[in-house]
Amino acid sequence: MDQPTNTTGLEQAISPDAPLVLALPKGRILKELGPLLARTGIVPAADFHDEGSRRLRFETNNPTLDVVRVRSFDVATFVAFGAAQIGICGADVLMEFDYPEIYAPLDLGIGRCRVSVAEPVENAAQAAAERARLSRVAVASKYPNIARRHFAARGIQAEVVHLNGAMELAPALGLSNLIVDLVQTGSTLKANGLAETEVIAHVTSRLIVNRTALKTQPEAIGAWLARFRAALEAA
Ligand SMILES: Nc1ncnc2c1ncn2[C@@H]1O[C@H](COP(=O)(O)OP(=O)(O)OP(=O)(O)O)[C@@H](O)[C@H]1O
Ligand SMILES: O=P(O)(O)OC[C@H]1O[C@H](OP(=O)(O)OP(=O)(O)O)[C@H](O)[C@@H]1O
Repeated sequence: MDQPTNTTGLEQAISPDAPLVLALPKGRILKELGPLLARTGIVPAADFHDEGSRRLRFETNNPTLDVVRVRSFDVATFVAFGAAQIGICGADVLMEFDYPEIYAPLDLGIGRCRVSVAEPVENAAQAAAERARLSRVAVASKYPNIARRHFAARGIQAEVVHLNGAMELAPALGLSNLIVDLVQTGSTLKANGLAETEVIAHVTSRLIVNRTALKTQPEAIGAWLARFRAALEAA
């Protein structure tokens, strides 16, 4: 896996007076984030909420902060490499990448779900006992590292089929024995004949910061952390 470094020299292209960049995930977390963002006093330019807008970077009502709108998985990468100093993403994404450059000081209490193992309902009852006798399983997942680590800890080698969505189809179509995916209400699993057999981790969204940026700009970043903390306490 690529690891972030601060030795590319690219950061010299960015003025020290440039606004801080807050990376926000488009999609479901952004919808839940609205009230919290409002309580922090961050108001992005009007077209930020316009899904038809092709713009990706937006100024805010505060000239020292811009926001960028990226995919949830990419928030962690933008922050780990210092392209954004602050971000918001699910703990699932942090677990998957395990970037040492990311510090995740605040649990925002939104985007609540879990990363779980699921398998066809007809196998689920005997699945755990049977799997204990297996040395390999085929797993479809958007989370190859989480899946491999989870099964490796049980002495099972996981061959991961990396999908970006619709993994619920994989067992019935012979692509895998089981899946590792996010579950909230369980309705997606149920609609596809699957049952949740193990919870790997409980997930909420986190405020994340780049550790180097926090060392070099402690006042500016610390002030935004304090604003998010106060906004959470006011909820
Ligand atoms: N069903 C769910 N309930 C609650 N939170 C969820 C659920 N599914 C995903 N999340 C959280 O939201 C984050 C983004 O979800 P997801 O990966 O489905 O992206 P998306 O909003 O569909 O956008 P995209 O896949 O296009 O980047 C996940 O990383 C997870 O933390
Ligand atoms: O337990 P549930 O409440 O049914 O939620 C679980 C579903 O939510 C997520 O998908 P999402 O709706 O984000 O679709 P996508 O990942 O395919 O875009 C996840 O990948 C599951 O498919």
